[in-house]
Amino acid sequence: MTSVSPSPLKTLCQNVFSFFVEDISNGKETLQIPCLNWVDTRSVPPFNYVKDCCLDSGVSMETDNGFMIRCGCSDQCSLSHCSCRQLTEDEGQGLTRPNKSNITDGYDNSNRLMSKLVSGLYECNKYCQCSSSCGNRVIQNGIKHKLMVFKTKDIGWGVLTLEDIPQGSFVCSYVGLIMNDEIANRTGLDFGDNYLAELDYIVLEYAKECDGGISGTSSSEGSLVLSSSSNSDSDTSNQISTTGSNMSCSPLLNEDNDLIDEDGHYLVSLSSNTPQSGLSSYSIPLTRSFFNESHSYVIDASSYGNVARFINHSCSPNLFVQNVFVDSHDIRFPSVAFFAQSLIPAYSQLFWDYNYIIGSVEGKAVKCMCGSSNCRGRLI
Ligand SMILES: C[S@@+](CC[C@H](N)C(=O)[O-])C[C@H]1O[C@@H](n2cnc3c(N)ncnc32)[C@H](O)[C@@H]1O
Repeated sequence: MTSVSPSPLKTLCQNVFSFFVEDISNGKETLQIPCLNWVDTRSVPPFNYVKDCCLDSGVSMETDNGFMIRCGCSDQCSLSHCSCRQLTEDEGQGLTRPNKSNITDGYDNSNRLMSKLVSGLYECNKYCQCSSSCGNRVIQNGIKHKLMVFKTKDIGWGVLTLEDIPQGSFVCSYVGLIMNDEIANRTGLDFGDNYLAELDYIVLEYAKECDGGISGTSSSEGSLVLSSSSNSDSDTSNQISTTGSNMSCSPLLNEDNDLIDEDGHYLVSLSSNTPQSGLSSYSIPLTRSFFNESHSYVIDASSYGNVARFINHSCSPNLFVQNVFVDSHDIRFPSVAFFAQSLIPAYSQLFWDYNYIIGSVEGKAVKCMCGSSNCRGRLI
């Protein structure tokens, strides 16, 4: 019987670093993901590495294939006749929003996503007739850039890239256990001190788009109501604020530390830096309003997760979040995918903006250590 000797690099790493794992995914990802600690002697706290999200008991996703759009393309799905790409574009056009300039049908010819599509991106799926290598299948093909988990000096573990990542390239998806957020709260999980990511992230992302001027539109039940006024005196201590050229757009908390008011509207104030008269408003539907549900869903990556659970927060992130639909078009359960905001040079740490609402968890204040020049000061 021949014995397989470890690679010289592996032996070197084991001798030099206090903690070294050759592949934290245990072969589950398309590429190995090494994990290194050169800061102290701690190993990564145990968790179950999973490549795809799993559903908590009581959570059910719509998987009826009659519900799914599928394409009949025989080319690379690069043309606008692909029904899946068309769906991406139509969903973007269908939303009421102030700035529709960035709507596209998704990935470019190099499989890159150059700007975020707030209404979601629909990849080709298992019911489509196109090939498994068509240009509208990116996140489903897994991680393509070499990543590494490492111990940072001050914010625990983090993730860096071992190679340049071009702008718009897919990096990885956030994976974990999908839970009802009311149950997550009841079981003591809080944003800010663990591994929760919101599946209703689109609402905040949507609100951020309000930086190019507001056009007055309607509001309706179960909608996010954005209003713009010239009053910029509002207290910003409990707001997460995203600023644009001349507009700041901030979700507000009511007395119960809730973002949703009694009428089921999402509370957002837009304060303009330039004088404007009157008040305009437009609406954004909350996902839950389509399903008669009072809760939304979160991904908890504390026990089950992938490399993304180690990506830290920055107020100036180098990744952006894109909701992507692959084998289910149930809008409550998008895949949460990370793409490069601009070219990310090799050996840079990866960051996304957690978008936590500062002040939303009573008694909790976590200082943000991202160090960026426009740091908001607190993580939560
Ligand atoms: C999803 S985990 C990220 C991985 C984490 N650093 C670890 O060691 O597992 C989120 C936690 O990392 C820490 N963290 C991430 N970004 C941070 C930041 N900018 N400032 C302070 N703490 C941060 C916080 O403790 C936060 O609750």
